[in-house]
Amino acid sequence: MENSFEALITTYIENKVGISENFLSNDLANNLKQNLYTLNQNSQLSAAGIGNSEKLSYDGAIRSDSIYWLDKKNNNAFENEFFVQIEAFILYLNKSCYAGITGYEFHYSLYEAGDFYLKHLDQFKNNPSRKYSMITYLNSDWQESDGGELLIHQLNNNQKISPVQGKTIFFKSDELVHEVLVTQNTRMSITGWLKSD
Ligand SMILES: O=C(O)CCC(=O)C(=O)O
Ligand SMILES: [Fe+2]
Repeated sequence: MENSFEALITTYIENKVGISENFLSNDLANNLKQNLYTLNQNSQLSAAGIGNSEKLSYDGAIRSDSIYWLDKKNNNAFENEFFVQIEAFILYLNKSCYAGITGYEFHYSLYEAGDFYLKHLDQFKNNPSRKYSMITYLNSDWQESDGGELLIHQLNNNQKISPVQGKTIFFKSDELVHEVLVTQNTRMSITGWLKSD
């Protein structure tokens, strides 16, 4: 476990974008993906908003994915296993980097073919509590022709990240502008933020 934590932090320090190929076990990724399939089948996903509760709006011209929040109240064994892993990572990050993280929030995301999320920063203008963004992808057979890459904008160094299962990405929420390019295939992930209030 600490190897994947160390990989995320080292690549983040080197590159501003941390990448781990095995932050979640394959079993846990498959089980979370199954949750997302079921939520979608039961029409439990909602259109994703822009902004936070004080200034929330819905604009399919900016982002067109659907989401569902993971929550301890859901009493779902796999979500709880995910939270145990996130809490262990937060402890490690706080100890090794004095990051001062005190909370987190995560949602499932589903992008259908044609969906996208235009360029944005993850930290809200009216609330700086989101410090780090973390995304784990849940697409086992992703092909280059499926598109849907995460494009991270950096001076002279844009990074295109394909959303293949097993990959977890970690970056600072107030620093890197990024977008999700139009996907040609159903694209699944868990996205969230490490926060300090
Ligand atoms: O799914 C991704 O690659 C990025 C999602 C994203 O930027 C967000 O939800 O804020
Ligand atoms: Fe984002």
